[in-house]
Amino acid sequence: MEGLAIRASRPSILCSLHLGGDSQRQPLSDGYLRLPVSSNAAANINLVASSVSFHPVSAINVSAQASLTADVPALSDNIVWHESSICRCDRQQLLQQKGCVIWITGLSTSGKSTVACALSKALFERGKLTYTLDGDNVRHGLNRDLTFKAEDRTENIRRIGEVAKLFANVGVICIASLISPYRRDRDACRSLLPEGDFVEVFMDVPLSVCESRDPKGLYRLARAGKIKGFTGIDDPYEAPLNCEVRRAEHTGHDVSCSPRQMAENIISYLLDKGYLEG
Ligand SMILES: Nc1ncnc2c1ncn2[C@@H]1O[C@H](COP(=O)(O)OS(=O)(=O)O)[C@@H](OP(=O)(O)O)[C@H]1O
Ligand SMILES: Nc1ncnc2c1ncn2[C@@H]1O[C@H](COP(=O)(O)OP(=O)(O)O)[C@@H](O)[C@H]1O
Repeated sequence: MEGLAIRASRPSILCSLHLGGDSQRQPLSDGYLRLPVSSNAAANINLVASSVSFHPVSAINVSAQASLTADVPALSDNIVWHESSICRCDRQQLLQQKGCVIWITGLSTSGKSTVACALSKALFERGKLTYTLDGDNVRHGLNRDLTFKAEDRTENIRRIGEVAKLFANVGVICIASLISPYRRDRDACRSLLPEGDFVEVFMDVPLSVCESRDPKGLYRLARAGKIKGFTGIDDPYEAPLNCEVRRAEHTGHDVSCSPRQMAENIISYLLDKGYLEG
């Protein structure tokens, strides 16, 4: 095939390819980004790596002249990626499952933690290894320095995305359960992982239902103006446009399902995609 192959030090990044004004997203797998373009055209290609996971590309091998630039600051020229003698596929074989991230997003009290709990229990009963990163819990430790300002929420999500990626690389089914109100932040976490390994689950529960639950009394405080910037009240929530699994609960229509049923829906998805085998 006529084209251009660029070798990079990271196994999986997404790049935007700007070619004659067009922009495409290109997954980088097995260490190569392959571009189906003629070598003449390739002379003028400018590649912009646009993933937050992007580290300096240390090895570039182009069949024609092209430039590769990162739009995030390089950490250091002296950092080299170390390969391990045991790879992800060995660990997955051992565990008889494939690592992935189940990202549960939704308003406060939409039932994220309840579904996360039901899912980890149901998978445990099937002999599958999971680990749950719950927004509330992670904010007690790793993310204890972060507030609920937009930039701190972004950092909260970025860190949890990076940790979830490590778990997925171990071969664990990592369940991340946090409001993650911004589409851009969730998409950034998706782009850290190989295609298919990020399963976005949307707890599509109306604000009125969430507010009527209010087990911690936070909505009441937010309505009273005692908590500022509460998601759904005076802070935004951007619903996913293309999630893999959705839990819809619309009052007046019988489309809701129990946390247990929701967990089974996610498990069906994982079975269908082969994540529950080695
Ligand atoms: N201002 C504001 N907005 C939203 N939520 C708030 C806020 N202040 C505190 N809390 C409590 O913090 C929990 C959400 O933390 P997350 O880490 O999931 O939030 S985020 O993803 O960074 O937006 C959330 O827990 P859940 O109810 O489990 O979602 C709330 O209990
Ligand atoms: N499907 C459901 N129907 C009714 N109540 C639910 C449902 N799912 C969760 N709850 C209740 O709603 C409250 C919030 O659930 P939780 O899982 O903590 O939500 P989140 O993690 O999104 O804040 C809890 O009291 C929980 O028992």
